Parts: sequence; structure tokens; C-alpha cells
Amino acid sequence: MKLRGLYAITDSQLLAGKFLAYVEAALDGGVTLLQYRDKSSDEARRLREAEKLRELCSRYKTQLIINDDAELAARLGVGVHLGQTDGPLTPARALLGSKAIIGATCHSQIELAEQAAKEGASYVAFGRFFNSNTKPGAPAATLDMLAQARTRLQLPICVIGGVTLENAAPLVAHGADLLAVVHGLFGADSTQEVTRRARAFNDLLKV
Ligand SMILES: Cc1ncc(COP(=O)(O)OP(=O)(O)O)c(N)n1
Ligand SMILES: Cc1nc(C(=O)O)sc1CCOP(=O)(O)O
Ligand SMILES: [Mg+2]
Repeated sequence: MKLRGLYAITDSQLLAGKFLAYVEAALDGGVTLLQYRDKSSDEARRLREAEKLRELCSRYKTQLIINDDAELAARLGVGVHLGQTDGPLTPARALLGSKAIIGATCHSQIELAEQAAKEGASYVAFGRFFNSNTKPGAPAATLDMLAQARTRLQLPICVIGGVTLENAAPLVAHGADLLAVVHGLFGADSTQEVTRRARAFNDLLKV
């Protein structure tokens, strides 16, 4: 499967009180990957919420990705996204199997992406491209770096960090396959607006 489209990422604070309604609204508009990102240490809640998301994703034929936690991903039979300090890719690939989607954070370093490709990543993620409400301190990445990465890498490229409908077009023009978005998607006043945004992000990626 070609990984291209909207990559929706959940945020427990932003989605408090409307978690499943907003996620379903996004899925309704079209989501290629949905990442469950919860930085709390409440493991029971994480398992409960991830199970609900797996059910929703299966209904909408969307792939679920768990942030940070390869064991939870293995327990649910879904994919995982690992940052540079979240554990190595090779054992995660062995744990999850050859078909699982495994993503790797590469900040703005193409060498990290080449290494991730060798270790079995399914996609590589670069960022942060713009100011991010969700992760203001993430290291910055540039469009020039993205264009260079596109010429050097065969893997799908994901971009992240402050991505909105207003600023995403140049990212696509410079080689992005997956637009990873928290606020630019879920920071909306209604479920209808979430669905509209999801459709509009996907339109930007149609070739
Ligand atoms: C698609 C995607 N790209 C990058 C990240 C960031 O991962 P990481 O650097 O491990 O930071 P946290 O998200 O764990 O705070 C991501 N989650 N998803
Ligand atoms: C989780 C995350 N990682 C980033 C990185 O650059 O690695 S930026 C980021 C937050 C993305 O949320 P928003 O779309 O609200 O900016
Ligand atoms: Mg992480």
C-alpha cells in the first residue's frame, strides 16, 4: 500500500470531552494513518482508548499507529511510531512483523532517515516545519532539506509540526507524502469542520 494522504494525530488535552466524535469526523473526511498519541502514564486508559480507536479505524479502513509504545502496538496488532529516544527500530520490526507500519522521527537529518530505512522503517518523519502549539520545542526543519530528502529517499516522507491547510501546499510541492497534523485538523469548533479540513488536506495530496 502506498502511504500518501492525511496523517491525523490525537492529542488528549485538545480532544478532551470530544475524543471519539472528533476522531470519527476526521476518519469520515479520509485519513490514511491515525496516530494515537498520549504522553500520560495511565496505561489502563491508553489501552482502553487505543482499543476503541482500533475498532473505529477498522470500520473506516484506516491504519492505526501507536506513538512511542511498540509493546502496546504488538498487543493490538497495529503499527508504531518511534522517535529517536523511543527504542530501536530493528527489534520493533521483529516484534511487529514484516507487514506492520513503523514510522521513525528523523527531525531534519537525512542521515537518520537513511539509517531508519536500513532498519526497516515504513516511512520517515521530518519536522518541525512551522510553529507548533502541540510541541513548540521540537527542532526545526526546512523546505530545502525536504527537497533534498525527496531526491535521496525511496520511502514515503511524512512532514509534521504546525502544518495547516494554509501552509501545507509547499510541503507537498517539496516531496511530502503524508501530512501529520494535530491542531490544524482537530483545533476546530465542530465535527463538521474537522471533516471539511480532512477532505481539504487530502485534496492537497491528490496528484
Ligand atoms: C508522524 C510523527 N512524526 C514525528 C513524531 C514525533 O515523535 P517523537 O520525536 O518521538 O516525539 P513524541 O511525539 O513522542 O513527543 C510523531 N509522534 N509522529
Ligand atoms: C508530535 C510532534 N512532533 C514534532 C516533530 O517535529 O517531531 S512536531 C509535533 C506536534 C505536531 O502537532 P501540531 O500539528 O499541532 O503542530
Ligand atoms: Mg516519541
